[in-house]
Amino acid sequence: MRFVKGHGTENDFVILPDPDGVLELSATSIAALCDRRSGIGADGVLRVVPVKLSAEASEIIARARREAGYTGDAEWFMDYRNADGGMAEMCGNGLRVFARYLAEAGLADPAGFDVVTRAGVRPVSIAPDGMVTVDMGPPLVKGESWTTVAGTHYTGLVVDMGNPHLACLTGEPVARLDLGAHPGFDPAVFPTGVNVEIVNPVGERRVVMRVHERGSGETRSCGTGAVASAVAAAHAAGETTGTWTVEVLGGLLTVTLTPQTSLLTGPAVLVASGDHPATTLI
Ligand SMILES: N[C@@H](CCC[C@H](N)C(=O)O)C(=O)O
Repeated sequence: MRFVKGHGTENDFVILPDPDGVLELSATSIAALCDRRSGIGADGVLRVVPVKLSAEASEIIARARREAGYTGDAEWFMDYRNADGGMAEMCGNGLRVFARYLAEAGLADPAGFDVVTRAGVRPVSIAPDGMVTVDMGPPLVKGESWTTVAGTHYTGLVVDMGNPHLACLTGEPVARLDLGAHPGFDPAVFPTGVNVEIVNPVGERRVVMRVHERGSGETRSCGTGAVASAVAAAHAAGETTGTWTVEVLGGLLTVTLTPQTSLLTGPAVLVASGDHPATTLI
C-alpha cells in the first residue's frame, strides 16, 4: 500500500492515495498506521479518493447542491480519520496537506480547487510562496461550556467548525500546560467528544494556542482549532472580522474572519513516501 507522509505546522498525517476507491481500513488498521513506535506515526490519516468512486462523498456533494446551491465540480474526497481510527468531519491542517499532495501529484490546479469533506465542500488554493489557504466556512458559535485541564477549570466558547471545539481564553501563558490526559468536558454539550483549545492572547490579534484533539491527543497544531481560537479571541474583543495570528507548537497559522466565512492559511509539506506492507494491517 502506497503512502505519503506530510504535515501542516507539525500536525502530521499519513496520506493514502486510493484512486480506485478500494481501500477499506478498519479503525484498528488506522491506529496501527498512526502508532509512533510500531507504525508510520501520525495524528491522522487522509485517504485520497475520487468523489465519483465514493458513495459517501457523492451524497455530501448532492446535499451541497441541494441545500447550499453548490455548482462546482469537486473531484476529490478527503476521508479523514483520527489517530485512534475514529472518523472526524473536518481537519483544517489535513486539508492543507491533502491539497499539497494533490497539487504535487499533478491531480489539481494549485490556483484553486474544491475538496469534499464530511463538513461539506471546501475551496483550497496554494499561493506562489507555498502557503496553502482553506476556506473553512462560517464558524458557528453555540454558547459556552467548560473543561478541566490538569485540575484547572476553564470556561470557553463552543465553536462548531464542522467538528466540535471548545476554545478557552486564559490570561496565563500556556507553554507549560500539561495536556497529556484528555481534558474533562460536558458530554451533554459534546455528545461525540470535543477538541479543546487553551488560548492565551499575547498581542494585537495574536494568540498562543495549545490543543488536545478528540481521537488524537495533544497535537502540535490544529487548523479547525486555530479558527475556533481566533473566533474566541474576536468574541472577547467584541470583533467579528479581521486577521489573527495563531502561534502553535509547530509554527504559525493565520486566520481571517470575514462576515461570510473563515480562512485558514499556513504551510503544508510532504516529507516522505513509501510502501507499507498492508498485510500487517487488520
Ligand atoms: N487536526 C485537525 C482536526 C482533526 C479532527 C479532530 N481531531 C476531531 O476529531 O474533530 C485540524 O487541523 O483541524
